[in-house]
Amino acid sequence: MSEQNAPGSHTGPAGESAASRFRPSAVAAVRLAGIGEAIGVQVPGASAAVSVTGISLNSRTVERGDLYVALPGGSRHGADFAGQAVERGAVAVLTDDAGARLLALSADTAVPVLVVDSPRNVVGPLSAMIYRSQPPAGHPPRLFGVTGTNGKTTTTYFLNSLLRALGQRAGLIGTIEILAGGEPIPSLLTTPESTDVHGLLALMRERGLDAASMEVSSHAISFQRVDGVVFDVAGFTNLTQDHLDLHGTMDDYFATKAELFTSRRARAAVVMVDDEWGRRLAAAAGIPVTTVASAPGNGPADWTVTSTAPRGLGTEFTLSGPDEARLKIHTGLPGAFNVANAALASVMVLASGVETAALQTALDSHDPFTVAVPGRMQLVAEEPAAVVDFAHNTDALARALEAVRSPLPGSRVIVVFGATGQRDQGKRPAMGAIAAQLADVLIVTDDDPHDEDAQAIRADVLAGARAAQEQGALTCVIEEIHPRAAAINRAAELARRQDTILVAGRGHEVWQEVKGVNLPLDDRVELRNALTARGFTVLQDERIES
Ligand SMILES: CC(=O)N[C@H]1[C@@H](OP(=O)(O)OP(=O)(O)OC[C@H]2O[C@@H](n3ccc(=O)[nH]c3=O)[C@H](O)[C@@H]2O)O[C@H](CO)[C@@H](O)[C@@H]1O[C@H](C)C(=O)N[C@@H](C)C(=O)N[C@H](CCC(=O)O)C(=O)O
Ligand SMILES: Nc1ncnc2c1ncn2[C@@H]1O[C@H](COP(=O)(O)OP(=O)(O)OP(=O)(O)O)[C@@H](O)[C@H]1O
Repeated sequence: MSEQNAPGSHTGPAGESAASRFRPSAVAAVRLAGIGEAIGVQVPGASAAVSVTGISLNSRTVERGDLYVALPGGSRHGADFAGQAVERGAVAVLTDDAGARLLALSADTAVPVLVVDSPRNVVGPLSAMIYRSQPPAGHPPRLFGVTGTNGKTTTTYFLNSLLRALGQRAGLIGTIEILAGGEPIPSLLTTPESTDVHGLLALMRERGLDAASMEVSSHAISFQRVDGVVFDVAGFTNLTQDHLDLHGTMDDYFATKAELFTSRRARAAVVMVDDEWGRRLAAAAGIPVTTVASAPGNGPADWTVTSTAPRGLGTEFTLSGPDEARLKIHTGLPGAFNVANAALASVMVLASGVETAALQTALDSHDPFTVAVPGRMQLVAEEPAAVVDFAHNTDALARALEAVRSPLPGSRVIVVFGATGQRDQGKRPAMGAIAAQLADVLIVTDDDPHDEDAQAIRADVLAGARAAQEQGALTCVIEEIHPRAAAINRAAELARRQDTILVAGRGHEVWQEVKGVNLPLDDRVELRNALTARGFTVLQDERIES
């Protein structure tokens, strides 16, 4: 999984720049003096009257009238791109001391330069000020933020579908796409930069949207991408090992997520307490908390899933709450984890002020959790059952494997996956081990190797799988096959009608990044073609064709 979509997938319709799709069409100018005042910087002379109508922290997306924020980066300093930003129409630059020194050296910045210790600390609030993006409490669009290791995308889609079932015009910001009341915009990041977040929220207000659900990644909190946003309701799904390349320890990862549940960032919290981290969060949150458990044994909680029954591929369940309240809910996506996601979305909507009876009516009349989420437990064929999913960490892979196991006697689970390069290496053997435990055939292949040696990544996964096989005397057959398309073909070759194929890790993604080159690769297309070539019937799905 790439963590970032391929550059170039972000092109807009002719005549519309990518940047303009991330901000409102009408922005009343703010004087540079006002901006200086907000961040404690004196703006001298004529510069004070400069009109600012937008803000960008990437020179390539600067629009005329923007304040360009030149940030220190991992590889470059944004000040190196100030010349380009000014050429594109930036009317002022905001940077730090190091940036100011670089600008003094280059001497090509013919616009006012404001200097603060940490521009990242002010870019969110400044974006909110310039775009007037933050609605007053109780005014639309109501903002729903979802964080956690797994389930953010699915829960934000569930929220979107449920809000629409309630008759609301709802926007969405997340890993797959951005819905802001116009044509869908393909996403570059799970949570965009704060300049884009505020531009999008203002755009949604301008277009009269009632609500928006948004994924909040831990990178977003660390890189301050949601600074200046106050969510009406913040939701927590779960916490399991991932992103330790950024956070170092689970405690640090948790502390980052927990920041979202403070009064600076949200007015109310809904927390799944299925894991210990959720229970810790509920106890520590500085805002009113409603708790949810996806099984009675995981409680106590304000809302608990008290009974479940299979219905089609999905599940029908009862969510029991305070004062004998009961909700009857159906989710069309397989897996116990989708019961958790649907329960969380439902209680988040209740926490925003919707009555239980109105929610039940919307659930009954629109069946909102049958919405398809691209690349999340997406069914490509029924015999064999062939599923493409985005599981790319140990917990998600375990749950996806549990969800696809068929009760049919003699049926086998064939799983194809690989691990991402240059990301949390610790999860690789653990993913190999869990796959060897829960699958009958494991085909280890490549995900996005990025700049790492793909063979070495596969070796890490295989080491975990083989160690688990030895220790547990497991019967799982393990193969190593690359490239990924060949591994998917091998799964189709091995499959019998009663088997299940799970191709995990890349979900909706259509590019594979190998040593800086983006190669076209869509697991859904590969799986479909491989099954068709072996005479199996595949499901018609326009999302796969597009
Ligand atoms: C590791 C990481 O998150 N890096 C972020 C960081 O990049 P950086 O410090 O390396 O920036 P840099 O490339 O050195 O550039 C320095 C500055 O110059 C600017 N610049 C750079 C080039 C140019 O031509 N013009 C220009 O203005 C950049 O915008 C930046 O402000 O700061 C940049 C700008 O603030 C971010 O865009 C960038 O996110 C990159 C794109 C990224 O891929 N992040 C991923 C890991 C991420 O955030 N993923 C999470 C989801 C994770 C998950 O749950 O799976 C997400 O929310 O998407
Ligand atoms: N509540 C959940 N608990 C555990 N696993 C889940 C849950 N929901 C989804 N998953 C698994 O995790 C994968 C990713 O789901 P989803 O895209 O909804 O999460 P995410 O948090 O947005 O992930 P990412 O941050 O990587 O984009 C799914 O494909 C599924 O295998």
